[in-house]
Amino acid sequence: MTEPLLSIDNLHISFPSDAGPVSVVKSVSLTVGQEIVAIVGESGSGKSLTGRAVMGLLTRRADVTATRMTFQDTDLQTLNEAGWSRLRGSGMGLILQDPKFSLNPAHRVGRQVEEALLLHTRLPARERKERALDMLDKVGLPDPLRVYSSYPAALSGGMGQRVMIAAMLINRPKLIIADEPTSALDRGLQDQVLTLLRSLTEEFGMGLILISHDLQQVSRYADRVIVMRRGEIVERLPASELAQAKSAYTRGLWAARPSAATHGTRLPVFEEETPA
Ligand SMILES: Nc1ncnc2c1ncn2[C@@H]1O[C@H](COP(=O)(O)OP(=O)(O)OP(=O)(O)O)[C@@H](O)[C@H]1O
Repeated sequence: MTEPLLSIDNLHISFPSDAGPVSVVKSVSLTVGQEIVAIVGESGSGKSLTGRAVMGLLTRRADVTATRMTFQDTDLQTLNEAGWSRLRGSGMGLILQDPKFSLNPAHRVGRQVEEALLLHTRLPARERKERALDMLDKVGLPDPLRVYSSYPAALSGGMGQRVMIAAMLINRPKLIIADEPTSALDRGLQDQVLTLLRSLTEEFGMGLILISHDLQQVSRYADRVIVMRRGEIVERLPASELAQAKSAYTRGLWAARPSAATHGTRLPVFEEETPA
């Protein structure tokens, strides 16, 4: 592994409830270098909250503590809203499941791809457009100029997800968090988008946290895997060894891996007696 971009030690997240604080992420420690680290686990195991905490995107109700949360030279725990927003516009990027909810239907694609440049750089309009067209080309969209001038409604799901990736990469972030980035796409498109993310991660020297419920997919595209259950990390292993995982929990997740028939559904939550 290369020098870590992100280091998290002892992350705890809890929410207030009538019965007192409910702890949902417990003592999670992880590092991410220039590599793809997958976080897998059953529904509700704390994957998304962990990813959101890294980007400072949890609601104010969440109580977040950690003994260390650093991204490059930045101590994330000292950032105010302005600091987070600068970091999210340049150092880190988030890709969500469905471009339908992330792209604004009222604005042309070009404007949305350029947004981070508009907010976080002083580049003139002509250069912003050039960089946007270049990035649309890099993510494999044919006829970038036409896509640039289109509205999101004119795009297919796979094209929309490529536009999202272009918008997120335009400022060359060092860390991407992709939360179920392909679950809204069919199997063939999933592979295309993950192949693209993998090659861009390598080309730009980025780190990628891939949050996924699809262990088979993770075994093909990630370098390392962190397995979570009920807010805790239960196993860490190279992605290539997922099929031979030691813990019965991970083996259970592997056995329950989505097939064409279950595509789009979530992983089952295992009952208490499932051995960890
Ligand atoms: N705002 C909130 N208030 C209280 N509890 C929450 C809140 N957001 C999430 N949780 C709880 O925290 C736990 C972890 O949620 P999280 O979304 O991280 O799970 P996940 O592993 O990403 O699951 P999935 O695969 O279903 O997306 C869940 O039990 C969830 O109900």
